[in-house]
Amino acid sequence: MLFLVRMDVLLPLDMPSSVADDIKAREKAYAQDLQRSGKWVHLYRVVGEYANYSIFDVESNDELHGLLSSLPLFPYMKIMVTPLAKHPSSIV
Ligand SMILES: O=C(O)CC1=CCC(=O)O1
Repeated sequence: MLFLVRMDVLLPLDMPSSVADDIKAREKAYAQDLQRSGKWVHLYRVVGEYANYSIFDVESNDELHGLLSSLPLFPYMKIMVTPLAKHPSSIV
């Protein structure tokens, strides 16, 4: 099952930079592990925003929820999920 996910990162302005840097480092490691597993298929920065658009390929809504809610940045992100279906004109 494919999902388009937008994540907007909203770190508190008063969060110490050392804490933010640690969360971001753990987020990067987790995201790269999921990319290597094939579940996090694409990860793009939104130009000019602290946000990304991602494509996930997972078995279920519950699996996606588990992956997203385990992100170290999860408490500091607004996440929007769009389920994707095959377009009838798509050739892939
Ligand atoms: O910077 C972001 O968009 C949030 C994020 C998701 C995976 C990652 O490494 O950072």
